Amino acid sequence: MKAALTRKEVGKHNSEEDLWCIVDHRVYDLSDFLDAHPGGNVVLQQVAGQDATTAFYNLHRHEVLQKYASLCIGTLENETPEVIDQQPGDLSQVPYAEPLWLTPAYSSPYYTDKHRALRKALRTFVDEHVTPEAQEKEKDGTFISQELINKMAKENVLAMRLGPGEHLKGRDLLSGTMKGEDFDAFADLIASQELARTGSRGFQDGNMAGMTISLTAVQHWLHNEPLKQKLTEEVLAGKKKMCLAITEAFAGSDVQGLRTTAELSEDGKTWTVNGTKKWITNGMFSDYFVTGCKTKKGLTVLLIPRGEGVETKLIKTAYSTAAATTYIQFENVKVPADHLMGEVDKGMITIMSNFNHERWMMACAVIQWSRAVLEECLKWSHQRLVFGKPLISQPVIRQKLAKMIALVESHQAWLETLTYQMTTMSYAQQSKSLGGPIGLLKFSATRAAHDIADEATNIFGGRGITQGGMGSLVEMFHRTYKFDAILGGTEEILADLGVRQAMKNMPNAKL
Ligand code: HEM
Repeated sequence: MKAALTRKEVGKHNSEEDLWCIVDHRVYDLSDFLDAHPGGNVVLQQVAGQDATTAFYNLHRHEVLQKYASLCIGTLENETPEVIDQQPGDLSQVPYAEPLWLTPAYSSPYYTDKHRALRKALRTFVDEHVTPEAQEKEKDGTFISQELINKMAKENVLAMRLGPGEHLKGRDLLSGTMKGEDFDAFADLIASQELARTGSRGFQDGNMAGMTISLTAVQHWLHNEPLKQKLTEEVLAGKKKMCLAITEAFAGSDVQGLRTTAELSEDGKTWTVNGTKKWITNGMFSDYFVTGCKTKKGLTVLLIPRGEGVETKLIKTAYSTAAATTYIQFENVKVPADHLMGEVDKGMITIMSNFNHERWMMACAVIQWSRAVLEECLKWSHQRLVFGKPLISQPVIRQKLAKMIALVESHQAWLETLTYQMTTMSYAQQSKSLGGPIGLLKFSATRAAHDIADEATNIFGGRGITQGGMGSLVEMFHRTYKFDAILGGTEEILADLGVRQAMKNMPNAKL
């Protein structure tokens, strides 16, 4: 039990050797912290013995107090701390910080109590286990730990990441929170958005994103049933890792231009693969590569195990190397014929239908990031004082916030409408009817992210361009939202795809 202290008593501890101050009705003894304080000792001496709440929140995130809780020696008598101490799994109480279905007073036709329970359990899991490692790895650039992979495997978080399907049958998700059979497209949306809450964009991809976009293709397109079963078991148990290897230095969104070749031996038993791949997420630590290859009359997708002739090199990009972004060389790599996925020369269909879930997941995540940045801006514009007034009292700031709210809410609503279609359509129907709309959603969500990153950086000023501290999330979003605008198909390609698909059904309508 910490002491109940009075303001008068705090006032007596006002020297360099004996320095107390008050932040949010709590008393901190900073005498031994003066020299260690990243902001220096002078500023602390200026508030010795005083209430420094306003000054503190003008310069620090609340989590600084959580981290340095050991400096707190008591609370003021008859006073109660007012700032919300967010605990693992908690919903934010900031307006628009949560989607409407999670906001008191609103309802939604899409979500059930099971979805709500899943959201809570996943957020607790992410807050407790994923975020601490994510933030560390984002900084030091090293790859995800086997320990975290094992935890996600045990709770079947890895299995959830593929979306609904056979692979979830009989699995118990997050210690009984949901049955695998009940995991639908809205549960998938929840998983995609909750896992994007770590505030670490590079690690977010380093966290098995390669698996989420390649094991899905294995589920639908690998003919070799025993291999499919074995691989699915091993990968979902965290024992093996895999990634999707499509893009090359020669070809990105123009997939037809791939130059990695695959040639089938005369006896029809072995493929020989030669070529390179670039920007392959998780390639550095993958055991299998779902690879797009050029064959005689088109493209062919092969499942290539790591082995002789496969070389991987780390690429440095704008986000952390924790994503394990890779350059791959295949030199005379021998691949058994039964590692074929889909049909020979018809790999374009395999690649394109697999893109739908990837693009939809990216839209989920970038909309969640946009919302997190909006929350940061709402908090900051209340706590930051400029010209003696909170930032929020400036109409120009309220205009920016209104624009951000409108962009976030409209994209979440569009996302939910498309997600509902996914609950009613088969994989084949989705491949046919949702490619265009999902492409347009991702295109528009990343255009919105562009505007949100821009406005948020201006609201945060110098802090918005500084790594760490108050503006850390905004700085990261501004530096990394382009990954969502480029990976999985660029904005231009997706916008064009959306319109071209719609035009396929254009009737002979006249003005
Ligand atoms: C419990 C008391 C405090 C703790 C534990 C603390 C801790 C920290 C930490 C960890 C930082 C690094 C930046 C960050 O992570 O946000 C920092 C920066 C700073 N602190 Fe404190 N601090 C305390 C109180 C204060 C007070 C009362 C003042 C001023 C009146 C102050 C002034 C500053 C300044 C000027 C910086 C540099 C900010 C910047 O670079 O933008 N600190 N503090």
